[in-house]
Amino acid sequence: MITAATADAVRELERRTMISTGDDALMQRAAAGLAAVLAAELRHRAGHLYGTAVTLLVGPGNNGGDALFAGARLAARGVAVRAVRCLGRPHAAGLAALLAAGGRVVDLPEDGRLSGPVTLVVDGVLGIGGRPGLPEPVARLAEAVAEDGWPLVAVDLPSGVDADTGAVAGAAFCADRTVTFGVHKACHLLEPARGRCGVVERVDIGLEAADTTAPGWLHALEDDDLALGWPYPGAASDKYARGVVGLDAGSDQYPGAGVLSTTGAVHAGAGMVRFLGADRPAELVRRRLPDVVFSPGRVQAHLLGSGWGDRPDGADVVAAALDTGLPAVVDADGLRFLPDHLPASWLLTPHAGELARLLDRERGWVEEDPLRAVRAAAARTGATVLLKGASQLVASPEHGWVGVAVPGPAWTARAGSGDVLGGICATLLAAGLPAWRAGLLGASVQAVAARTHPGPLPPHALAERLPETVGRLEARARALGVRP
Ligand SMILES: NC(=O)C1=CN([C@@H]2O[C@H](COP(=O)(O)OP(=O)(O)OC[C@H]3O[C@@H](n4cnc5c(N)ncnc54)[C@H](O)[C@@H]3O)[C@@H](O)[C@H]2O)[C@@H](O)CC1
Ligand SMILES: [K+]
Repeated sequence: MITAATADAVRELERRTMISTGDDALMQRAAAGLAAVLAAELRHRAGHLYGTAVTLLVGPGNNGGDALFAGARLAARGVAVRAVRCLGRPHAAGLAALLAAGGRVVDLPEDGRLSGPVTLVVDGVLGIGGRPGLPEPVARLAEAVAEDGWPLVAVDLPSGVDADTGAVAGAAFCADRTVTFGVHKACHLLEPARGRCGVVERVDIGLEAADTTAPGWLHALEDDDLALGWPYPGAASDKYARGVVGLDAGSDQYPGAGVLSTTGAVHAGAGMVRFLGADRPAELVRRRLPDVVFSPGRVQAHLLGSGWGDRPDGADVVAAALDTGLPAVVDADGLRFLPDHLPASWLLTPHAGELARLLDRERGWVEEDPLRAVRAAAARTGATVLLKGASQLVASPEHGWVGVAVPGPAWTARAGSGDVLGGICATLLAAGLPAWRAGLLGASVQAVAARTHPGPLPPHALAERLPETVGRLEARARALGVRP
């Protein structure tokens, strides 16, 4: 699990730590860690440290201070270090340390272009105190660094990205590597900023322990969390232990959604799937998935809504499912028929447009800050919410933190993927998992199944790869010492 925080949560943690360490200690620890990573990178690129050249791009805040103190450490070891003043006045003590160690400082050229020789460029322009975007000529510089192909290490985060939302609204740097301090920042986990961070390395700076379940914190699943959290059936598991899914998806207008949801549920390992939807999808399901049953009976979780279209009895179907007291996944068109209050055991799976409609907002409002949007949806409905998209986020009304699923390749974002995902999540609910966990594991297993395939697959083919993916996860869980 990767734990990340928004800027406010980080600042609070730093403030509490500095009470015991004093003001300077954290920056010195950050600079020492940064210098070690930079030295390793220089050795990796040049084979040695002495005689390599580092250009520090420094802004007016502590982010530039980190870069300058790290630069001073490198200069003391024979690296030619040049600081380029990019915005305002650089951190005074950091600059003094660099100059004392033999480094030099220059102004940013008007055309924003760096001259060589440069072994490595370090982005210390803005950190968590940065407003998103970059003013000229720094914006031009960011573009030129990318165009000229200079290797770039970002201090804490690539300057220009929004540290809290992951948005990249204007100019921003694009790093090969990002060195962060204490805890990851939200932008390291959230697209599109995540794609600009490169490899993220966290340096320990001795921050106090924090309550990471509070609002402002994110927890991102990694492959091993998925392997350890998946509900593998044991030798004694019958169909009820594995879970029976009652599925009402698709319509005569959109029958394919019913097939895809059912395929997702079956291949995620449901003990049994009852298809309780319209006739046309039922006919297709009968032909393709002979192990599905079509009579009503005992179920342990519902799946409603995918491919319903304009269903006149949608509200009644949702209300009837609510009356059973069982957990449910509500997807797509089903989201238009929600009552005011839902239990946290219900998992809503909107994409950005559907979430916007749910909150009477514009889609852009969701996209500019998905974290805010997913939390607002959980608070408004009382349900657990999985927001689908480039980064898949899960918020629950029962806790403040937000979960982030394992990221998958971009090609999984296509029509039908969401239907399959609904089926997977319903299977996990039926197996007894809490809704937040079902949402995180469901989105993650789909991403991992996609990632382990060399090229794009249509959603139904991806669903058919799930058993193999779960098999690999189970083997990994055993290797980690867990006997499912
Ligand atoms: N607070 C601490 O104890 C620690 C902070 N550290 C570093 O400090 C960073 C945060 O430092 P700061 O709070 O000084 O913030 P920044 O270094 O991000 O810079 C903030 C300054 O930049 C200006 N600014 C922000 N956005 C701008 C924009 N778009 N255009 C022009 N000027 C802009 C602000 O007016 C402010 O003066 C972290 O990211 C991290 O790198 C580390 O040294 C670890 C310890
Ligand atoms: K930076």
